[in-house]
Amino acid sequence: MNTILKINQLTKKFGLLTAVNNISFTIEKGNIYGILGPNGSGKSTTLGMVLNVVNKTSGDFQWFNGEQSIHQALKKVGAIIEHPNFYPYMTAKQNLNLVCKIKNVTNAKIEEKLELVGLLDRKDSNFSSFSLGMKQRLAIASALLNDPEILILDEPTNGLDPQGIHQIREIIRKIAATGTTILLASHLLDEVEKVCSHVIIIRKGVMLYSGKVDEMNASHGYVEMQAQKNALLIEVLKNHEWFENITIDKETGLTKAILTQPIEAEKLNQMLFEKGIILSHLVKRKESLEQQFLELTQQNA
Ligand SMILES: Nc1ncnc2c1ncn2[C@@H]1O[C@H](COP(=O)(O)OP(=O)(O)OP(=O)(O)O)[C@@H](O)[C@H]1O
Repeated sequence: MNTILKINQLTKKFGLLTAVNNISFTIEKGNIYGILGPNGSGKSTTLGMVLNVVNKTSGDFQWFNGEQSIHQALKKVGAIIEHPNFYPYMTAKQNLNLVCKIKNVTNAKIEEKLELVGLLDRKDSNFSSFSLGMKQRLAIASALLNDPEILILDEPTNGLDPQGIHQIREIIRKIAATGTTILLASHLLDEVEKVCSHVIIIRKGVMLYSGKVDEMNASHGYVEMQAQKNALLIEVLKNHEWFENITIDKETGLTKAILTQPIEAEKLNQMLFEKGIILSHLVKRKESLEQQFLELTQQNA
């Protein structure tokens, strides 16, 4: 694996407030990472530190295995961490030309990047005529002009309408498909679930989970059951190694048991039948990432 960024026990204090508390994680090439957390959990501060716009209090981070100076390394990073700012009465293309001059990169890729973000047919329109979604897409094109190794986005869909959100997510996927690594901060679980391969969950500056989105969702799920002999059912479930956390749903009256291993519904039904329990209801379900996220953040509240 090719390491793009390694963060080690990074901490930021603002006076008495610890905005980022001992966070460590690694970004490998080719993945899409989401830093997920509620407002004020330290996402922007973390991004600010690795982009050298916020001074760290302690800990460290290393770009590209520390082979280059931060200044050199950051030339291979494309980032949008503030609202896109372009000249309103210049066209999209003129604005990107200017960005190329400022960044000292060739303007040969302007049309390619405008095409990638779906703005090629609007290249000669003034920035002031753009919708919020188009402005955000132009900012992405701008950040990609020098073909960065990694693109960093802070809340990329904030304030956009559903269509605008969809377009940005599609573009992020397209960029990732070309091999560019992505790191985005979001407070939207749904966004991270839909777009990212990996997730780093933070709350009040503390990291709660870091790993693959799929693996976070890889519990064996749970079963909902009902039987006339409900007391016996609960007794059997409590004493069986296949189950844990047996609860009764107050609204539905259904008995819920978390599975500790992958068990087929048929096998489960047979086991209960042999113990004299006939089920009138049996449904196997998986917990959504949302349920797990809520459990994780509540456990650590
Ligand atoms: N310059 C600053 N001075 C003092 N406190 C700050 C500063 N910047 C951020 N903070 C505080 O640090 C904490 C983390 O803020 P941060 O912006 O990193 O969170 P976030 O997860 O990005 O949230 P949001 O999505 O709302 O921006 C917050 O409590 C915030 O008020």
